[in-house]
Amino acid sequence: MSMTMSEKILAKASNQEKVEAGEIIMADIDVAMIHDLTGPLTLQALKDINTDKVWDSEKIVIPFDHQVPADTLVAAENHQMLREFVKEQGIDNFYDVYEGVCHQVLPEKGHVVPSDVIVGCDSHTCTYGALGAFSTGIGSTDMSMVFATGQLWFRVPETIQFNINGQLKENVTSKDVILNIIGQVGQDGVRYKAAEYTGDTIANMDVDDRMVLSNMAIEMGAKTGLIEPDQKTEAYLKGRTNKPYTKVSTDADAPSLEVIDIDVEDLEPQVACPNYVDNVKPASEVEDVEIDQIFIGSCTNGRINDLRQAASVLKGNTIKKGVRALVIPASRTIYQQALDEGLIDIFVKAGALVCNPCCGPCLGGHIGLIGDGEVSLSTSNRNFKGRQGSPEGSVYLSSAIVAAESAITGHITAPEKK
Ligand SMILES: CC(C)[C@H](C(=O)O)[C@@H](O)C(=O)O
Ligand code: SF4
Repeated sequence: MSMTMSEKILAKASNQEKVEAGEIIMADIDVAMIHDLTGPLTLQALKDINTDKVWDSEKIVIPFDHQVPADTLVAAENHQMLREFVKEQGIDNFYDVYEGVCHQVLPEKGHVVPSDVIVGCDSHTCTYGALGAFSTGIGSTDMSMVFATGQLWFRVPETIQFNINGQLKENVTSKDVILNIIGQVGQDGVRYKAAEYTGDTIANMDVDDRMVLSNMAIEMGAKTGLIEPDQKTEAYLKGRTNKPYTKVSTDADAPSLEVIDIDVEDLEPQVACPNYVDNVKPASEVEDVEIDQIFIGSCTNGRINDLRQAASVLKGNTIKKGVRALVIPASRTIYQQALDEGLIDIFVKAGALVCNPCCGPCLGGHIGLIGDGEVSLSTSNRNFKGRQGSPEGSVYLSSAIVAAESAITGHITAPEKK
């Protein structure tokens, strides 16, 4: 029978020949992730079900990223609690405060391979779909069941495949592609379905850029955001992991498949305006918006490509007086790479503040918050009311190129047409 990628992966994970969209299945979990914010809740839930030992310590990954280094006593105590848990359970895949944002660290350190079923206590766990894994965010109570049994139930999702074609213009990135798609389908346009990205635009993108698309699948309600593994996937995995894996693809005649064609040939840089991710406009239409802060970073756009793009804009330029520019590499490895390539030097000379790898102001709980009436232009993925601090502040979302251009001028700025 013809099946989608999701159906094939979930069939294998539930030891069946075939599954169909709508079916409820019990899947074996390959990787389970908790971090410093959601981990403590999972440990509490695990206590509530009287479980002392996790099902498989090798399949659990714990990065600290949201509040690192600890900025409050509560955060410090949560970190302590999790460090003790890691010791007591013999969890080797533990990344303390210095390693980076979970959704960069897991792929980077080789924990993600195609056709894995991965769950994480974080909504952007869908990022790993870029490597062909069925990965999704779950709550901490569900995670306690995974920790106890190694399994979780799923409703097999239908699939919406975005068939994306066309050559992107020079200053247009995968962030612009996904913002444009979300603007078209809306924030619940793919609710509880699997998003899939195919087409020649995707084939030409490297894995870092593909992760931006998969990362933001949740912003249109999708359960996961899959990309069929290819040679670029294999090149990314090489040297990172020895885990065996299988590759699957979607059959064109799978009954639960819907295809939406997207042409990006003429796409311009995009911006999501407050307070919804689907309130998307071309950057050129919101150039009158003055900004107080830019944030280049997060699990969406804190990767080396983003830092290179931002540095090429900022090189030899100065950040406008009155604008705070925060640059936060998504991981220690990326930080090191940016240092080696001279990018950090460019940022510091331009007047940016380079912070340690972490989520930063992305969810408004740690560093770099904005106050009443302030405007942030951010390369992250959410601009809900209050997301980066004050509910009276506003958050716009863009690529690193638009953010860097805007840091120089002090207002949202579309890069020059090339
Ligand atoms: C803290 C965590 C539960 C949350 C999420 O699940 O997404 C955060 O990472 C976010 O981006 O809002
Ligand atoms: S960078 Fe932002 S979106 Fe990503 S995990 Fe951290 S808080 Fe969530």
